[in-house]
Amino acid sequence: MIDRFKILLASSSPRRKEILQMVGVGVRIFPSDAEEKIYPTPEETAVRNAELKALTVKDKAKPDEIILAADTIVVFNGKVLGKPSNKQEAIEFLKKLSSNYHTVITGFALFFPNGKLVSGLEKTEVKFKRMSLKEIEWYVETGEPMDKAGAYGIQGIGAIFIERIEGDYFNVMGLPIGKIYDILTLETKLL
Ligand SMILES: Cc1cn([C@H]2C[C@H](O)[C@@H](COP(=O)(O)OP(=O)(O)OP(=O)(O)O)O2)c(=O)[nH]c1=O
Repeated sequence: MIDRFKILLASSSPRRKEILQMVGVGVRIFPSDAEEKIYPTPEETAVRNAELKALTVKDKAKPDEIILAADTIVVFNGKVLGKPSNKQEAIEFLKKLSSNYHTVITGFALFFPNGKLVSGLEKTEVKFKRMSLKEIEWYVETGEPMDKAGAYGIQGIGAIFIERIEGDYFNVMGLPIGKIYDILTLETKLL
C-alpha cells in the first residue's frame, strides 16, 4: 500500500517528516532553499510556493523517488499570517486568532519520476478559544509559536487553545496526508 512509495521530502519541517513516517512511507529529506513569495491570493501563495520548493530539488531525486513539498499558511480575515518575525508579531497574531475562526491552507506539490508535477491544496477551519493577554504572552515565551505559520502549533502546547476544528487535522500540522495518499495512488496507477 502506502509503503511502496519512496518520497524525497523537500522540507525542513520535522512535522512533515513525522506524518510521513507515521504512515510508513520511505522518506529521505532534502530541504529546499527556495525563497517563499507572496501571490495575489492565499491559495496561489500556498500552491506556488509548494511547487517552487519541489522543483528546486528536482535534480536531487533518485530515479524511484517522488518529490514532495508543501507550504502551510494561516488566513485570518483574508490576510495571510505567516511565521511571526518576532515575539511582538506572534502576540499580535494570537490576539487576532483568539475567540475566532481562521483557515489553515496547505499547498502541496508532487513531482513524479516521469516529469509530471501535480499540485493542490487542502483547507481546514480552526476555532480558537478566548485567550487572555497573560496566556498569549506565556505561550509566546515557550518559544513554540516562532517557527510556525499563524504563531501556533496544534500538535504542541497550542492544543490547549483549540475550541474546534473542521477538516483534516494533519493539514493544520503541515501535510494533508489523506489527500496526498489519494494522489499518489491515482498517479502511480496511471504510470
Ligand atoms: C498552523 C500550524 C503550523 N505549523 C507549521 C507547519 C510548517 O512547518 C510551518 C509553516 O511553514 P512552511 O513554510 O509551510 O514550512 P517550513 O518552513 O517549516 O518547512 P519547509 O519550507 O522547509 O517545507 O508551520 C504547525 O506545525 N502546526 C500548526 O498548527
